[in-house]
Amino acid sequence: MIKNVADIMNPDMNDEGQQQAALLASALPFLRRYAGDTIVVKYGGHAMGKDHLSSAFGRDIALLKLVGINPIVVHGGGPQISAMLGRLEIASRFVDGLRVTDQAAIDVIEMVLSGSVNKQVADLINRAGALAVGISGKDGGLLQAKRLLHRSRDASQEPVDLGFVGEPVKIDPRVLYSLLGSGLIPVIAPIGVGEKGETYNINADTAAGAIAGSVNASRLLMLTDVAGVLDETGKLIPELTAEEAQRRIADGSISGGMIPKVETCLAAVKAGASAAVILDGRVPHACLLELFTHKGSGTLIRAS
Ligand SMILES: Nc1ncnc2c1ncn2[C@@H]1O[C@H](COP(=O)(O)OP(=O)(O)O)[C@@H](O)[C@H]1O
Ligand SMILES: CC(=O)N[C@@H](CCC(=O)OP(=O)(O)O)C(=O)O
Repeated sequence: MIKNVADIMNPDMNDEGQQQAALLASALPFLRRYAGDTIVVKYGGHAMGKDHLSSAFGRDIALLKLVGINPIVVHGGGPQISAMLGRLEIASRFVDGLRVTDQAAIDVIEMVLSGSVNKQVADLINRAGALAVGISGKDGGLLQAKRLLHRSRDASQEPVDLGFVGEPVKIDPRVLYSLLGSGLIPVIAPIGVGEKGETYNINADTAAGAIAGSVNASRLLMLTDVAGVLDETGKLIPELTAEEAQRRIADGSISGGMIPKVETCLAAVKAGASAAVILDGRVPHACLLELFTHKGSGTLIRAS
């Protein structure tokens, strides 16, 4: 197998075109490995910040599609929701990384996630030359949910009512297969629908994990705004086993928004995904680096 570009380059070769061709050729084993696979990419609200990074993200997803992989994007939008709630003078409160969501908040959250953020993410991909379709988890009954009874990690361990925060109970992937079958890229806002048609705010990491499980995704990539899972000294942990992850959540060195991310990765590998990776969305082309080079970055979550 070609290990790196140098293996296939003529030592005299300094022509830029030849170098580009060699780079493309070095991706061949990876292209073969993932051909026809479904890969779920969770695009976090914090990773959306900078224009050059978001357009690189759009190009990466378009490229995956054009080389025969089926990407499905599930996006967040936590900072964008907080900004809009702030403008409307509605306070945001979080318990273990989950936003407490009352009736006034859920209306705003649905508007922000299924409206502006969803369309912006689909647009990034469309502008890169592939065809993306933005939908909400309510469309086609994709993300069916019930009210989450959350057990807080603090001393009480009593169930906490977070309002209209949902947990997925059933995924109906038909709308996804229908889009994928037509050569389109689904872009999903993490809004769920309850039995009586009520709307639920679902953490985007949790939604991505549930969707990855329902379509037997081979990989789950979680793009965020840190290098990966960090230890107490701020150093990147390249690989994390289930036991170590649970210990770090219990001792508080994994906290806030990183908790649902790590828990989702654990559930995904347990359900059969070959790997789940938490990636630094601040690195341009993070998805391509992860999938098509030996230089995997971020934190890889393994089952054991
Ligand atoms: N051990 C840890 N390693 C890395 N980040 C952590 C850790 N514990 C808590 N975090 C926090 O989790 C955040 C990522 O979660 P979140 O803000 O929900 O991101 P996103 O919007 O990408 O889903 C980081 O920015 C960091 O503040
Ligand atoms: C229940 C809950 O916390 N929902 C999240 C949904 C958006 C999200 O998860 O966005 P990020 O991926 O950018 O964090 C929220 O209201 O912020």
